[in-house]
Amino acid sequence: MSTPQDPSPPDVRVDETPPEVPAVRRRIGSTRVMRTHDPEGDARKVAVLTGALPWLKEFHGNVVVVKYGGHAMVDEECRRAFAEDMVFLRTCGILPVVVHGGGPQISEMLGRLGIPSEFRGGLRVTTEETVEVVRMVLTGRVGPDIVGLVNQHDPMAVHLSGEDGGLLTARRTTAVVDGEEVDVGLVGDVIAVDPTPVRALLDAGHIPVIASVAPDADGVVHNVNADTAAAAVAVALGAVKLVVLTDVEGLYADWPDRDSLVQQIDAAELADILPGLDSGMVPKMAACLRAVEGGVRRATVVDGRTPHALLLEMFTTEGTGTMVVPALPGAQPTTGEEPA
Ligand SMILES: Nc1ncnc2c1ncn2[C@@H]1O[C@H](COP(=O)(O)OP(=O)(O)O)[C@@H](O)[C@H]1O
Ligand SMILES: CC(=O)N[C@@H](CCC(=O)OP(=O)(O)O)C(=O)O
Repeated sequence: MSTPQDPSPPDVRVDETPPEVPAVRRRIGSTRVMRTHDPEGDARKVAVLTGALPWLKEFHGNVVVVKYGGHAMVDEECRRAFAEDMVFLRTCGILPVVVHGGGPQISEMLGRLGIPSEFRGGLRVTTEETVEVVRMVLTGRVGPDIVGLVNQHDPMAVHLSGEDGGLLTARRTTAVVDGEEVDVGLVGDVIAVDPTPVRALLDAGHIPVIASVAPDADGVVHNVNADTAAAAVAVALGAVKLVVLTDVEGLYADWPDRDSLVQQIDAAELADILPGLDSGMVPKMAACLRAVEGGVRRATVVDGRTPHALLLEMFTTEGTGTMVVPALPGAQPTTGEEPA
């Protein structure tokens, strides 16, 4: 259990979700009245607020990279909650950097243009024609939509792509399918990050929102998986945390067995199971691994279909989703039980 007196937040997750707080307030005309005093409810609210204090201290002044996946952007309530969360973090003195995807939105546009979508090992098979659509959808629609939502609260968000200011440099990569390397066309891995443009935006009080397209050393634009881009950005910025918002509760050790949700896993264990994961999860978990191996203290996969899942993840001891931590000697993955 964490208290504000703790010097630092605990390393492992514990379940201590408080019960629902009953509604006790109502209005008569313009006058607000309370039916009854609710000391228990008030105590719970105070516990939530004070419980957040060690986490606020941990994250204050530090970069947190948030990967916002296309599947997590579909529901309007969740989109608004996401925008609120970004403004909440920035207002608390935390430095959120958003790296966004838009896979379903790209597929939809390709479909409208009569171009089929094909994925190998979790990566989109990308032709010259495809990369133009990817660039158009991410930098022309998905990115500006996110910026618009955040800026309805406070004009903090600024969009940029991996092409801007030399931010990302890509190198053509392959997918791995059944242990074999497979050509997927103009798909890039990130081989260099120049954080200067992002740092400049952060220093000016902005929330950078980054699209995952990047030129290679010859200026040829590549389609980069957004999880991969987020991990590279998190490492380059020295982020304390990477949060990946997706459309599933976290990593299931035995997918799709819903009783096998992994609460916490260390980098060594993740590296072991990575080759056996289903394709959608491969770039995501590889990105979490890359982040923690690159010095990011925590990488977490969170269900973006739950409004404010990000706040729950960041400011409560029990958190949500699956947390990847640096290699702990002798540790086993945790599936719902508190480690001894
Ligand atoms: N072991 C697993 N644990 C959780 N989800 C998995 C697993 N294996 C495959 N998946 C699938 O991966 C999907 C997430 O990947 P993806 O659709 O690429 O997400 P995003 O669009 O957020 O990047 C989940 O919705 C789920 O269907
Ligand atoms: C190479 C590759 O697969 N690129 C992804 C880029 C967008 C992305 O990653 O979007 P999500 O985060 O929503 O999945 C794609 O073309 O779909």
